[in-house]
Amino acid sequence: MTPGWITTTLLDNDAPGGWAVARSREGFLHDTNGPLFPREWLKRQDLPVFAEHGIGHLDGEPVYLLELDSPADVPGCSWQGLRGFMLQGDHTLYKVLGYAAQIGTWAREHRFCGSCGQAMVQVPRERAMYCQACDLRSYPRISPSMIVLVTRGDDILLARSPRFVTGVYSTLAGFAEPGESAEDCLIREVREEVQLEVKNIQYMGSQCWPFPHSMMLGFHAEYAGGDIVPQADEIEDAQWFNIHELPPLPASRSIARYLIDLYVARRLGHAEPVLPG
Ligand SMILES: NC(=O)C1=CN([C@@H]2O[C@H](COP(=O)(O)OP(=O)(O)OC[C@H]3O[C@@H](n4cnc5c(N)ncnc54)[C@H](O)[C@@H]3O)[C@@H](O)[C@H]2O)C=CC1
Ligand SMILES: [Mg+2]
Ligand SMILES: [Zn+2]
Repeated sequence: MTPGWITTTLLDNDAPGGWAVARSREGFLHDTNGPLFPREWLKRQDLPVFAEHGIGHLDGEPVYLLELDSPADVPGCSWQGLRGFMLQGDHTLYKVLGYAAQIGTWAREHRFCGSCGQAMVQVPRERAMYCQACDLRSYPRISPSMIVLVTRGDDILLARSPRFVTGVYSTLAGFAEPGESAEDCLIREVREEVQLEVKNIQYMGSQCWPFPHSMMLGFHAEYAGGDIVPQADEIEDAQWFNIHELPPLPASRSIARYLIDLYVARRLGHAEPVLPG
């Protein structure tokens, strides 16, 4: 048995046994034991199964995803969105669900060829969809996003999007565009969102962010010039905050929070946090 969670290319859907998770537009099905159910039991529950995907092994046991057409009622069970599992509970289970969500979404969105519109087929032994008519292969999409903590001594730059929970401020972030390096993207995002210039850009680590398919690349940068001008519509407010007087911050498992906590820990000589992958 290999402990922990290991994703897999494909599993045999006709093989019996293993664990299964069920996903609908309401999130993942769970009961008091969590979101993993014995697969044979789950498949007997008269669920509107749209597709089944083998996704990996948890402590050596195969895990499948049942994608549902609608959120069915299962006695003793309820539905919870992926964010809820990210915010609390077992981190390994959240990784299982995050992968399941990305594969489920990708497979659902790639049933037809984006080039010619024909039905696509699953490639054997590879996580890819294939169009026989035009020889196009589609792989799961990942969208690289830069996230950066900009600092000026004991002050750190944090901003609010109108989408955030009331009062919460976070680091700046944005999606890479075609033609950009990670650094180009970061410099553009900081200019667009607050009209500041940065220097001494340093890569700090990355995090899978399955909402719906981001890959967060985390950086630290120092302030180099300019006055804060928040971008209309995108940024509700942006300010320099002293590390001793921080506002409500993002969820503890997010890379945004890690970048902030790491900087504060280093400034104050405290133990450094660990980035959850
Ligand atoms: N894990 C973490 O700590 C954090 C993660 N994030 C994530 O980073 C990502 C980017 O952050 P935002 O500030 O929202 O991005 P952003 O500053 O680029 O603005 C979002 C806009 O980008 C466009 N967009 C949406 N999907 C796109 C894609 N795949 N490629 C290119 N453009 C796209 C849309 O117009 C959208 O309104 C989001 O997925 C967000 O959830 C953001 C902050 C913290
Ligand atoms: Mg942004
Ligand atoms: Zn095609």
